[in-house]
Amino acid sequence: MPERSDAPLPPVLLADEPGSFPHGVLAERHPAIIRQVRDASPYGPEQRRALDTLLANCLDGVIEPLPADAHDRDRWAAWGAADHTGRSWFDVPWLWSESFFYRRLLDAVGYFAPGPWQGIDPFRPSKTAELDSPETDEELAALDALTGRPPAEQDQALLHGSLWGNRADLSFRLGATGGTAGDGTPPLVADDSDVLWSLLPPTGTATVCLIADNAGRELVPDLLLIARLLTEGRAARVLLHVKPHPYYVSDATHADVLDALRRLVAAPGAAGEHGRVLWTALTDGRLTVRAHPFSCAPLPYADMPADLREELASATLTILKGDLNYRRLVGDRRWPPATPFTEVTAHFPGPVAALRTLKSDVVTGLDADTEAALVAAEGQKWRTAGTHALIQVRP
Ligand SMILES: O=P(O)(O)OC[C@@]1(O)O[C@H](CO)[C@@H](O)[C@@H]1O
Repeated sequence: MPERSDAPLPPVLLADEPGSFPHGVLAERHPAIIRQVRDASPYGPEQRRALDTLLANCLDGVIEPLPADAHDRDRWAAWGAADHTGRSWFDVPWLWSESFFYRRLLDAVGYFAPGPWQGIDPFRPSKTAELDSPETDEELAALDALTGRPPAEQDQALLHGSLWGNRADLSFRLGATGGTAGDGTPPLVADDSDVLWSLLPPTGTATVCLIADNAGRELVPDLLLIARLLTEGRAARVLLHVKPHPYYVSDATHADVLDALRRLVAAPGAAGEHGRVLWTALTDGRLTVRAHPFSCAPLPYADMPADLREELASATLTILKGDLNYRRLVGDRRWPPATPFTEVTAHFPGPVAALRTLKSDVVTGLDADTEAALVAAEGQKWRTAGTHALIQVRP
């Protein structure tokens, strides 16, 4: 790894370059999300008009201020709204425009306004379809095969289930690395899982924060990992951070935690046992769900507020799930991939682990040989295809 450098920071990612991944998200993915939301629920004329207006606005318009009476107008002001209002969605930091898009989408469907659509998650139809799918049944049934295996193997399988669940492709791998990707490159481009386990010995004393990402087939294995940590005494207490409102389509809210938990408790075999462990832990306070407003902030974790910083500082380990949390952890910049992970996460208030499949350009902490092999095999596709993953830890 290179030594810490004093070189200027690479620029923050914008979405202003046609053909780039961020540009595609704003120009193609966001319109598709609006259409999907429009078709998935019987919204009335008012909500449909608002969705159409948002569609036109985010392609050709400029960022508009939140309504004067919006409950969170001050919060967005503190998060930089004045700097970006009046500018094209494509010309402001990509992280900011994506986050604000979801905020505006919730406005359009009446999520925050008093009325019949208040509090109705526009993404719930796809979340529940995923949770109810036969694939989820198969994945839960696969847990039974782990019973009786050596404890370290079970730990690693649950860790990998949570990791690859971020691809919404939950597989309880019995091996540590799981073979190779289709092109011969390793699926894991960095693997600090030994360090992770060394931070959580089975002494029954650790506090773990797990900052969740997606609901459904990612949250289920996250919950199974939590159950395993509690059962094995690798965690005495777990704080599960979810989003305070729907975000990035499938991000988990408290309602999604309850849906996933009920799914587990109702399952036969080992999955049901894990579900009951979690249910009991919630009732006796060893597992707590948090929904901090900063979880939906358009900002990196380096800018987290004091109360959240204090909570994470007191954790033995914070585990951040997913691609967006990774972008927020290291900073949403086009880092040279060999930039040390420990350097870009030095701001974090305590030991931190990232479990993430690679679904955007941002990456750090790769060794030069790994990067060279990935580029030789795939060009730059490995950064965004979701076929590779990483486990990175800063003790
Ligand atoms: O955080 P997650 O669920 O792993 O990924 C979120 C994500 O798909 O959304 C963004 C595009 O909207 C990308 O940065 C990122 O890949």
